[in-house]
Amino acid sequence: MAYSTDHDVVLDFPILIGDIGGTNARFAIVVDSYAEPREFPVVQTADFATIEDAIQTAILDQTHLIPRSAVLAVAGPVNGDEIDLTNSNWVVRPREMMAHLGFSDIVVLNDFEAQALAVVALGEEHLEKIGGNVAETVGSRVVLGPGTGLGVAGLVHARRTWIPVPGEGGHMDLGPRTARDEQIFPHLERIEGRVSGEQVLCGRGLVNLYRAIAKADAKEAAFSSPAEITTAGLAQADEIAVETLNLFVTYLGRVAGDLGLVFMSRGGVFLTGGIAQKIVPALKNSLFRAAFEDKAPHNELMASMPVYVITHPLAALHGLAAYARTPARFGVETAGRRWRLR
Ligand SMILES: Nc1ncnc2c1ncn2[C@@H]1O[C@H](COP(=O)(O)OP(=O)(O)OP(=O)(O)O)[C@@H](O)[C@H]1O
Repeated sequence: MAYSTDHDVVLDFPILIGDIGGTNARFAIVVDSYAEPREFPVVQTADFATIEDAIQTAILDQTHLIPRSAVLAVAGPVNGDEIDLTNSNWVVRPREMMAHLGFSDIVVLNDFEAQALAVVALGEEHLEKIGGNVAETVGSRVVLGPGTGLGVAGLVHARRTWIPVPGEGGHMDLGPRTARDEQIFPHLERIEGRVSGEQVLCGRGLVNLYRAIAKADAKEAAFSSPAEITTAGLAQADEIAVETLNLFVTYLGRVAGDLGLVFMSRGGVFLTGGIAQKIVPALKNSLFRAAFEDKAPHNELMASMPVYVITHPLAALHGLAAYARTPARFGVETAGRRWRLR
């Protein structure tokens, strides 16, 4: 078995594609260059001990299709032959998967690299615009998504190729800015003494923020799940949940604005993942955009920068399908790794 880093990737159909998050794994099989991928029900990562079990039971045992290649996007850095998933117990071992599941090629990408590919592949009908001017067609872009964690990737256009720039930007520091922040931040749960973006801007982070607000005001915290908090916040049914949601979109605006500055994202800042889709009305209130644009001396630049919520429920899979069909259109060699049996 040879490890290959060649960039002239051509994959043999049918191709299994998979978006492996911390909570959910979504799979489909791309049959050829034209047909819609065959989709399968969402798999909960906690329901299977290993990714191989999940693929065998939930996909291969359910179809007569025999995938020859696999393109998998995983939540975590893609290094070496054993790829740990940051927020789950699964470990991706491509060599073992090839031996046990019969693939001759496996490409593994970072999950936000796949989200970045989706930004190129999705039509406008799958985007909800949150202010700003018209996006520049080949302007740089950035994708960030609060989900089980906080994923981030850039996307740049060079030499007629879209190149995702994966990273771990969700772990950058997040600091207090207003007097209210100063009251709440001391009560946030930290990671080794630090409040990172991901400590607040993800499912767990919503609960962290909600509890910190309750503590700061010496009130009782009635909710314990992210969905309860956003539901009560959107319905204006609970004072602490309303403030949690307001601060969540404010902090998301700050971080999204910082990333827009880093990548000079004249092509747009894209919010993806399960949570953004569920809180679109809150993202459309003025707080998100105000925090996004509050970047002196660059307020004017930021006011022109478009932001979109990706509303496609399976965006990363869509990006992976586009890559599986025409790998040459995308330069995923920055972080994608390929294993092949030939
Ligand atoms: N209605 C809701 N409001 C807020 N958070 C929610 C809601 N429903 C689910 N969540 C939270 O969203 C997170 C899952 O996000 P997502 O659906 O993007 O999963 P994922 O793909 O596994 O995430 P990741 O790729 O970051 O690991 C969980 O923390 C869950 O508690």
